[in-house]
Amino acid sequence: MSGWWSRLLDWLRSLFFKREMELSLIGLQNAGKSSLVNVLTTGSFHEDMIPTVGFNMRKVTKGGVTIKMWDLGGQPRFRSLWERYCRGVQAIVYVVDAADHDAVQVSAKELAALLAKPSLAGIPLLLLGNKNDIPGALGTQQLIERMGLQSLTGREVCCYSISCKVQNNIDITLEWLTKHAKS
Ligand SMILES: Nc1nc2c(ncn2[C@@H]2O[C@H](COP(=O)(O)OP(=O)(O)OP(=O)(O)O)[C@@H](O)[C@H]2O)c(=O)[nH]1
Ligand SMILES: [Mg+2]
Repeated sequence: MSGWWSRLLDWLRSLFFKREMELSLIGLQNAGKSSLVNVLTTGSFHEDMIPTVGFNMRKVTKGGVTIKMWDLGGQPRFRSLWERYCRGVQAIVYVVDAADHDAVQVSAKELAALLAKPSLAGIPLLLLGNKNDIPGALGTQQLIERMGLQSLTGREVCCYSISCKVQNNIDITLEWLTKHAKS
């Protein structure tokens, strides 16, 4: 289908079926949350990112779905904000730097603590192992094990290995997100 025709269809679809979703991007500092927001909204990647202070909100419309994204700071002093910004969202997107093996352990502890909050029961979780362009980065199966995903119950859980830098698996990430929008 030619570009303008599919854009026209998207636009018509968005007029008749307004779908939207709200999600939170969580994870330790340096995981690549803000990079993912940039890739999803503008398609660009930058090496020189400024750490997020507190939070940012960005919106993007893809395939007739408006996605409102809360991009949280991952430094320890901002982690107490995470729960508040996850309440009522359609999905929690938890980003891990899969190439930083030491950080994965800390990340697993923080994820378990977050998901134990009764207010977040049942919210679907998408775990993204970012930076798969770096040799030695953990793959999906290793992440599932190290992040303790098998023991999670009562919610939908999915895990992808991605790279914001080389834009690997960003398409399936977006597909997963738009499927979780409310119509
Ligand atoms: N090699 C590689 N580097 C990446 C990738 N994604 C992000 N980075 C780099 O990782 C660093 C941190 O990225 P950010 O997006 O700022 O991380 P963040 O999770 O938003 O960090 P906080 O805002 O502090 O919580 C930056 O230098 C990015 O360029 C990736 O897929 N591959
Ligand atoms: Mg950030």
